[in-house]
Amino acid sequence: MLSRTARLCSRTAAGSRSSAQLAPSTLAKNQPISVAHHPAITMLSKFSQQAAAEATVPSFRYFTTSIAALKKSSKKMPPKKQATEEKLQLGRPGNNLKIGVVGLPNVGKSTFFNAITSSSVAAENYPFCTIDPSESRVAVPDERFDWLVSQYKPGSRVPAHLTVIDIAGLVKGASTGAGLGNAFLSNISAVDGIFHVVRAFTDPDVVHVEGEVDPARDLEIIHNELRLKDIAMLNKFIEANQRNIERMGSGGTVEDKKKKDEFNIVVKVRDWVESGKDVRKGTWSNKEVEVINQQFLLSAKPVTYLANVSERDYLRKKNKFLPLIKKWIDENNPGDKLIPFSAAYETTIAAIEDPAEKAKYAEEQGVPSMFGKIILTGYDQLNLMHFFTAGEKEVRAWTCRKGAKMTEAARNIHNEIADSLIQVDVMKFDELKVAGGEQELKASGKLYIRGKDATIDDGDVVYFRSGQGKAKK
Ligand SMILES: Nc1ncnc2c1ncn2[C@@H]1O[C@H](COP(=O)(O)OP(=O)(O)OP(=O)(O)O)[C@@H](O)[C@H]1O
Ligand SMILES: [Mg+2]
Repeated sequence: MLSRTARLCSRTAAGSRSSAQLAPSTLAKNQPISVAHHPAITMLSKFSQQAAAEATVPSFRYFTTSIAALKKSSKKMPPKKQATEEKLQLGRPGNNLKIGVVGLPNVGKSTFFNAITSSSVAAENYPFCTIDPSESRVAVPDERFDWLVSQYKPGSRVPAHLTVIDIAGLVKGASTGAGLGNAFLSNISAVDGIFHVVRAFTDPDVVHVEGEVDPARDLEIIHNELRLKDIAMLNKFIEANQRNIERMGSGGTVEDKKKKDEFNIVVKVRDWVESGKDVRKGTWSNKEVEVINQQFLLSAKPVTYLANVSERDYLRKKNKFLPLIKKWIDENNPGDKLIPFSAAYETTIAAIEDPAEKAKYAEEQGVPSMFGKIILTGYDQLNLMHFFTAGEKEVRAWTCRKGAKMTEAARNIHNEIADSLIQVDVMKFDELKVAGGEQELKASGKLYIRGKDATIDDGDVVYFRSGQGKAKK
């Protein structure tokens, strides 16, 4: 008879396998997973090699640099035992995080969004959910997931998702209401991360709201509008509280002290943003992060820059604007990722329904789709990772924050499991793959038992055992 935990899992995720069938998982710190094998990396390397010889495009080296940084960051796992206070993250906690597509009008945001949406539908054989015309859940590509599916041949398979939202274009002055400024900015307020699409294609038929194409100027406009909106929000808070704080003087209750601290932090953050920097580029204490998170600031959200080049440029791997975009990022938001892509090329690829035909077409063209890379980068920027449950009924990838404890991870599946969690059977994905299957892995003694306070690793294949399940044994 199945334990309580097993029954819950079979209803929700893990399928009907018995605990003995369950296995290890995680892709683990040492194995930077699917990112490493994604065709985009090959492409970026090609860009990079070619760049050295390109007169018109001084350097594409930064593409490979950013990939290396991504792989490195996905390898970095929090220490198993945390002796010191845990560092708080900017942004909402949670697993169902959203990324908004942001940029000036007519830069290709909807083209990108539509292509990524239909691409995901075509590529994945699972019930895809379009929430409304401008919000979609996009499958996060993962070769480990594909391997588990091929191994377990489950009745149902559910990959990890990232919700992407198409936000209408921002114009200069949006922070003071120009265009539909405030409405668009409040849409951005509701997302956790940003795909900032910048136009790097010229086409006389596609009007540019600022006249000619100038990506550095465009980046500056969006950067400023988001910051100006933050300054306005912070100033509103300061104005509303200033008199109270002054009245308190140097004394006051514990509560007063708390309010003063909060006020001073808001002033500090306002000064930082006023100096021209995004909030996310500051180094903030946990206390400051708590206050910042209450303010829902736009410039606190992680940004991935997407340079939308023409199909022609994408195919020939040359674009005169890319070095300027890279330079702007280095000067203004160093460390942020830049991914060149072509919404036009992606639209062509997305229109091909059969995945094999799609791959064949991309191979013939000599350049892959960038969507996998874009989604993975966005996911990584949000500090997300996934673990798996796998059985004959279902193979499923579950999203959680990097560094999450087993209990937090179990809560994704069911509160009851998390609340009465005793231990977790863990298979490390790479070991599972090497062993060639769950039974083989178990026979080699590599099924690990972890406590509920252990950290779950990216790619772990887990089976949660609850208290009730144990009591029945
Ligand atoms: N890479 C590209 N090369 C050439 N044309 C492109 C490219 N990407 C998009 N376009 C074209 O640019 C135009 C504007 O695209 P789109 O509607 O996606 O922009 P948008 O950013 O969503 O605009 P808005 O903010 O007004 O909603 C469309 O005609 C589209 O076909
Ligand atoms: Mg649009």
